[in-house]
Amino acid sequence: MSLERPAITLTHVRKAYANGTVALQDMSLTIQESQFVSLVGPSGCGKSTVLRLMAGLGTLSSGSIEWGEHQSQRQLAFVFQDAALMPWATVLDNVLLPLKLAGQPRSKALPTVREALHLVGLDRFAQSYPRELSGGMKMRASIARALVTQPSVLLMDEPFGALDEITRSKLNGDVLELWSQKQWTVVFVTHNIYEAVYLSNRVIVMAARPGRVVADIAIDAPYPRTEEFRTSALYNEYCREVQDRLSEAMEVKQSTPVYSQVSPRPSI
Ligand SMILES: Nc1ncnc2c1ncn2[C@@H]1O[C@H](COP(=O)(O)OP(=O)(O)OP(=O)(O)O)[C@@H](O)[C@H]1O
Repeated sequence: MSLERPAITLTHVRKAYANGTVALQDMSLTIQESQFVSLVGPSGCGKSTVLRLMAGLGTLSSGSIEWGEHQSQRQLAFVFQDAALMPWATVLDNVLLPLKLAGQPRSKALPTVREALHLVGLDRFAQSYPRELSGGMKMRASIARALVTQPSVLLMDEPFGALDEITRSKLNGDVLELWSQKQWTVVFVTHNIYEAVYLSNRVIVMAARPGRVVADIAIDAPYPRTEEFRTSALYNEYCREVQDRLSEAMEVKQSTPVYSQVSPRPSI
């Protein structure tokens, strides 16, 4: 797996919204192909704005976003916290939607849809309706819908934020497995430092007002990341480092340790 070729490069990006809010100020960041990069930071620091700008949803006030030689904005898929499924359509038809919109005949699209459903473990639920699915299954359907477009870049905006801890942890493992198979470049927004450290080979810590990068932490631990990794000293050290940098970013010093695996996982 190459970690050397730039996939997306942000250079001195500034984003001010029409109401004057400066969401991002002088943000520079290079994401390499096949990296799994998480963005963490306090509410309002511009994480979603970064993803939206990468996706071409909105204009930069200044600076630039460039795509590497082998990846392009056309090859990206976006997964949101809200699975945003059409309630009147079956899981199969929901997952088929991007291909239908791209003009593919149903008969040609169906094998791709079935493969995506298989990859996320929803084969048996193709004919179910969203109301019949759990929160985790809805999110799997949403990921399958992203998969059918065969993206090389996956932008994920707090995809598991609304899920319980056990479901989140299972989906974390599944996403890592898909990532290792597909070699996507992933940019993942989360409020959960444990999730960020578990998944990523890089965690970018941002601060707010204005939104900017304050730390770029390499998570130098091998994949596959097993359950043992979650209880290892190395994992806890990385979580502590990210937490410390976040506390600095939020100008709130933690007075008590929050790293125990038995305590609730902190969110920001
Ligand atoms: N369309 C908009 N118009 C005006 N201001 C906006 C708009 N979208 C976002 N903002 C502001 O820009 C800043 C960054 O917002 P953004 O949603 O990118 O932050 P975030 O880090 O993703 O927040 P959260 O973690 O709460 O989702 C915030 O101050 C927000 O209020």
